[in-house]
Amino acid sequence: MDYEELTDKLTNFVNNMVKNANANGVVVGLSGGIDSSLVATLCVKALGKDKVLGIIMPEKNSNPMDKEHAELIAKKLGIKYIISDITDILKAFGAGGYVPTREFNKLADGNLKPRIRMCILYYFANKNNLLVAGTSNKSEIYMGYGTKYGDLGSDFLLIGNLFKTEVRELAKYLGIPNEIINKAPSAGLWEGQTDEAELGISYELLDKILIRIEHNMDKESISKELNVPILTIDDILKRIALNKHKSEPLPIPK
Ligand SMILES: Nc1ncnc2c1ncn2[C@@H]1O[C@H](COP(=O)(O)OP(=O)(O)OC[C@H]2O[C@@H]([n+]3cccc(C(=O)O)c3)[C@H](O)[C@@H]2O)[C@@H](O)[C@H]1O
Ligand SMILES: Nc1ncnc2c1ncn2[C@@H]1O[C@H](COP(=O)(O)OP(=O)(O)OP(=O)(O)O)[C@@H](O)[C@H]1O
Ligand SMILES: [Mg+2]
Repeated sequence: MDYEELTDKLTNFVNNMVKNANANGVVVGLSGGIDSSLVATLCVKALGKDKVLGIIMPEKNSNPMDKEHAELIAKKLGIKYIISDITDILKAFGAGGYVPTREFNKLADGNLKPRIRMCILYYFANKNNLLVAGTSNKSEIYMGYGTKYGDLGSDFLLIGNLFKTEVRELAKYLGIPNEIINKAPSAGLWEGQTDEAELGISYELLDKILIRIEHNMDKESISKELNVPILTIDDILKRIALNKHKSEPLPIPK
């Protein structure tokens, strides 16, 4: 892939989004992970550092290294950033694991975190006339691997047409620090969570399968070509179908 041309395309896209919305710039949640670091980098390239606001939103169980990486990228880019710890908000919701009497529930309490972060991002978007830059990539969007109205809630998806493996290549090309590129992707919803363990497949293999599904290759041929069990491909196809609702307009009866 021609990464210079891709960078131009993506930066033009951001410029047009902001111009057409009459906005002052963008706000992005900085997790210290590769997706948000790449989105912030591209936005700064497009708009300049004064038009990008970073919000770092750890909670009491977050890995402290992630906050360090988020600050590292914000400082490297020279953008303004705000640290807003969401622990007290989780407590105010009575979230399991954050108030003494309730047990942590991965689905309900885990997803509350990205939903709270989305509210905070829109608060700053409203206040400063900014657009919320989403950070989901194509692999996540296909798999529905994101929280509905949480991290999936944003105004545009700048890297939504890039598979995770392409995100890694573009991040390398744009000089994002290796410690951010090389760590295991994680949503950080519970301790020890990683994308690849939860999805049950590496992004390397997942992307190879998704690319072939996108090109309408039948599952038998994919299985043969990549030497993976048909069951693995069936699981992925099932997951894509089950989660379609996350990336489609809301159903309205005619
Ligand atoms: N067919 C259907 N049509 C319309 N709506 C439907 C639906 N099926 C479920 N729903 C709704 O969707 C809800 C379930 O979706 P959701 O609340 O998103 O929950 P769910 O998909 O179960 O969980 C989110 C997943 O994304 C992962 N995640 C989250 C955040 C960030 C990242 C990351 O990579 O950083 C990953 C997380 O670890 C978990 O595996 C249901 O409670 C229901 O309200
Ligand atoms: N602690 C956090 N502070 C600010 N934003 C966060 C935080 N955790 C998650 N987010 C937001 O949610 C998005 C989704 O998380 P996700 O884990 O998919 O991406 P990432 O952390 O940027 O990359 P990686 O896949 O390498 O972990 C992040 O890109 C970021 O915008
Ligand atoms: Mg992450």
